[in-house]
Amino acid sequence: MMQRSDLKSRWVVLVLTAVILAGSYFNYDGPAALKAPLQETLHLSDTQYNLLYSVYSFPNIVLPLFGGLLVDRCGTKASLILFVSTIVLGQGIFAAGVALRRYDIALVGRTVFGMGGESLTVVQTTIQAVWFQGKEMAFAMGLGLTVARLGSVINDWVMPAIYQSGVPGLLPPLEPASALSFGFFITLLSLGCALALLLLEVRTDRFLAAQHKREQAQPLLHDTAAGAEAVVEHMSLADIQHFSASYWLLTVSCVVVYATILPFNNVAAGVIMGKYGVSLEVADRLMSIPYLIAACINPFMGTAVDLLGYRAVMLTAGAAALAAVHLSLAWTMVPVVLPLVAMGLSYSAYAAAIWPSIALVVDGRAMGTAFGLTTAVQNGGMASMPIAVGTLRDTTGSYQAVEIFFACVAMVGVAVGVALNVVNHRAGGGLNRVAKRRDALEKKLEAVIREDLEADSQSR
Ligand SMILES: NCCCC[C@H](NC(=O)[C@@H](N)CCCCN)C(=O)O
Repeated sequence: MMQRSDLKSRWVVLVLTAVILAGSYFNYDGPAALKAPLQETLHLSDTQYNLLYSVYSFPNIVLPLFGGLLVDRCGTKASLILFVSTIVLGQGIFAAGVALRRYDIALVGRTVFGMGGESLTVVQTTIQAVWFQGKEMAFAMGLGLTVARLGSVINDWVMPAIYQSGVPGLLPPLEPASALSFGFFITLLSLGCALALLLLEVRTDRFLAAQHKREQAQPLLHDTAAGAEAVVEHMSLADIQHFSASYWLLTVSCVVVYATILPFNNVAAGVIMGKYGVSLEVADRLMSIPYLIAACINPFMGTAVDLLGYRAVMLTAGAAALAAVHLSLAWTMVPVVLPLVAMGLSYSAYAAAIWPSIALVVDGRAMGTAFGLTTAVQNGGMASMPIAVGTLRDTTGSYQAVEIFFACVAMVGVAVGVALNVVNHRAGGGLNRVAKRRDALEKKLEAVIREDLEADSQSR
């Protein structure tokens, strides 16, 4: 039976989903690029500034789960438009709040933006999983993440420049709301791509429906098609209990390992300055190394996963490498570039393996819920880690204890990875195998059935 992943248009889908997420990542990092002007204009303390990020994360300890359920119940098309519209609205409110010098409105804007932002990663990952199932899934997700991360990097360059010079005739200079309004236009670009994707999905639905009708004319293939359609039931929250042990281990791995990557980025400048005595400017440049390295190699790591499999091995090795990176930052004086490059490599290897693994261990109809639940739990880690890190830093007065703590959390990731390898091996080892092989086998089987049918009808 022909599927979305058999169509060439999956590459258009990849470009559109990547640009959509880049718009979200661009604006997520907006306050960081405008930290000083925002604090000056709105008279914000450090705590009030940081709250602009906390209000993004806290609702997402729960929301992506419901976002994922919505994806499974209402489909990717409606959910995509809903979540992209929410980030457009959120960024609009945030920019308006800053223009009006109203911190409360700015906070509402960031909250609304967060309500759409994380669920958007869920629907984006689900769309990529559906369109690339059994094909270049890890490559596609890696490339999508590269473009999204480039959104963050471009934000770091563009936002301060727009703040300085404005946009002649449109946005005044030396006004943070100008740069944030530019971010609003970027969310409109995401919305444009989402609408284009919607049209493509509708056309694909029609094309595949016509194709299936034709296939149903052949009795045996009719049975196959009906069998595939029979699983399309509505997913409910209670169905979560049927998720496999591999899924839960992947989710625990995701929360602990990501907790040693993304929250490290928040304190990386402090760690580097405290340990190596460099200026803030130099530390800022150095801390972008892991994301830049990851952005450059994600598609290659993804290709390695597609060609070789070894997902469970790779995500365990990624966690072990992260533990080594944090231990070296805690106890050694190796040139700081080395652990930062190693962090970029391990982050990329880990991200290339974890998201496609989730798609492999859940039933297709539960994909949105599965990604949503993992993202919700992951946000729990990302919301609580900064509190733990801040407390450790304040009580010990240095970042050494923080780095040892990060290393311990990464080691929990290694233990979970080992357990995952054992559980997965007992269940047939699917995570460490190449997904393509199964697809090729299915195709061979389908060809044999087709040949049999033709021979049958000729002999009659
Ligand atoms: N197709 C994979 C998308 C997930 C990539 C992953 N993002 C997350 O884990 C988000 N839930 C959190 C990102 C926070 C910044 N917006 C990533 O590696 O960034």
